[in-house]
Amino acid sequence: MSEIKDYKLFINGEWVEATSGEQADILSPSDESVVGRVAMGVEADAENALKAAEAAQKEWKKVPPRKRAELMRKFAAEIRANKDYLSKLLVREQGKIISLAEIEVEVTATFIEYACDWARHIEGDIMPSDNPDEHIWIHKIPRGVIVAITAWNFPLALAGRKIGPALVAGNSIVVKPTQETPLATLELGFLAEKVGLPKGLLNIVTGSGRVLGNALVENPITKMVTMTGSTPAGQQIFRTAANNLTHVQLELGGKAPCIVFEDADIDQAVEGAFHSRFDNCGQVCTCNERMYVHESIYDTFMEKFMNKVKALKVGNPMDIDTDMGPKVNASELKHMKELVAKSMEEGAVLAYGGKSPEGAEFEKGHWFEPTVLTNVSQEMTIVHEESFGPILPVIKFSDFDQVVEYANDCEYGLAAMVFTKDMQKILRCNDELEFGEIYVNRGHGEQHQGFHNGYKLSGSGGEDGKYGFEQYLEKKTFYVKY
Ligand SMILES: NC(=O)C1=CN([C@@H]2O[C@H](COP(=O)(O)OP(=O)(O)OC[C@H]3O[C@@H](n4cnc5c(N)ncnc54)[C@H](OP(=O)(O)O)[C@@H]3O)[C@@H](O)[C@H]2O)C=CC1
Ligand SMILES: O=C(O)[C@@H](O)[C@@H]1OC[C@H](O)[C@H]1O
Repeated sequence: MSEIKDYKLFINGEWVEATSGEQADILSPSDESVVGRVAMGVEADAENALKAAEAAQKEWKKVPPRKRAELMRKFAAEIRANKDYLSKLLVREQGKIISLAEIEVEVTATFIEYACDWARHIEGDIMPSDNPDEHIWIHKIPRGVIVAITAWNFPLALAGRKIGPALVAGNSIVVKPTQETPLATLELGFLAEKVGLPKGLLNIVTGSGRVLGNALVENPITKMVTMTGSTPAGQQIFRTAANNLTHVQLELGGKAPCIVFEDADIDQAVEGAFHSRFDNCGQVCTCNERMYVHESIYDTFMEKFMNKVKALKVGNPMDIDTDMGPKVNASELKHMKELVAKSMEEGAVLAYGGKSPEGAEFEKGHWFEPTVLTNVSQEMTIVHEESFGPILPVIKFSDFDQVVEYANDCEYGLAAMVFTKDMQKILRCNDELEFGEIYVNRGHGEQHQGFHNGYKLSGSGGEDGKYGFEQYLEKKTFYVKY
């Protein structure tokens, strides 16, 4: 697969040039070659896409939810039928290993199928009024036009996570994928045409967040913005959306602690901590960003853990023997190197990695070794700043209250992992850890029926499950006197 496709904007069921007439190259993280070209949409294109979505939603909301779900299941099936093409495209644009790219395509389909299961459970309320001869009816109705803005780490899955519930709930949607990895998401436009999604129901526009993304957010046609990405961008979107008091759902940065207590199953903890850091080259919002190991098991745990780190194979993400591909771009790679340098200045010890691997295959691209830092103290930068890459600081701790204090000493509150067999500790972690998603005795990995919910600067609103689906619905209350 080496074709270089030029993609236009997908608006109202048609592929159209951006009004700017400009394009942008999409580069491979593995060798910096051009893997595709996209149109650079601007404000006028945002208006066109939103108007198309507004028109389509007026008809779509009248379609019975079960019928909406039937069509969306066909869309999900078409995504799955194109797994080979889409997964290879994800490897080319994002650099994740092929096995994970295949999982991402599957998860995109299952996000949509999970939303379809809610079609016949859009339930309101009927209750008696305090007034005689009066009922109160609370209806659940679609919001209207949804804007979805996605990040580069799982671009296709993040799009499916939002398209599914938005459309099953009776809304229409304009998706703006990140400029880093827009290609697989754009392919959804062809699949939408193939299954016969009504024109204007799904629109996919590419362009910068600062220009196109901002125009989508600030437009009064937009009735909800669902965004996945960094905290600074999410905060800017929150401020812009305030102008119209538009409903906003934000899934942002994280700095997940992974706590290994003295009574943990060591092998279980090693496995969970390891894959939770190095999956997708550490580019997962729920990644193990800082590890706390009880002093009594530290040496045993670290010996096993480091053996796995040293065995990890960095290389061509299309090679099935590869465990980890490159970082997505040059600025992310630069951030890795800066974080390691800063950590060493502050007194950390480089136990492994810390630089780009050597060899002809690594001369191009944005490669970085799995990196472990020891002799780390709580006040160091690496313990607080999200790396979103394969760098793991390790801290010894001595007692429960100390490690809970360390874990909560953080401006983020998305995910946390704890390993212990002690029910008292598990329940106290539930009571005292300030994170929206806690994994006990396993590594990270959300389920669709859960609730992906960030506290503090990790987000607002939450996504997935019953509570995520509900966000795509508005309430309308009737007082009916008879
Ligand atoms: N909580 C979660 O589930 C997840 C969180 N993340 C977080 O995302 C970050 C990495 O992803 P990354 O793509 O770099 O995040 P960014 O915040 O840079 O970008 C995310 C999306 O927002 C767009 N955007 C940026 N600024 C604005 C704006 N002012 N108005 C409208 N849209 C805007 C971007 O457009 P463009 O870049 O194209 O210009 C992109 O499509 C990390 O911090 C990570 O923690 C990532 C995945 C999941
Ligand atoms: O956004 C993330 O990084 C995670 O929520 C990730 O995205 C899609 C996968 O299903 C999640 O693990």
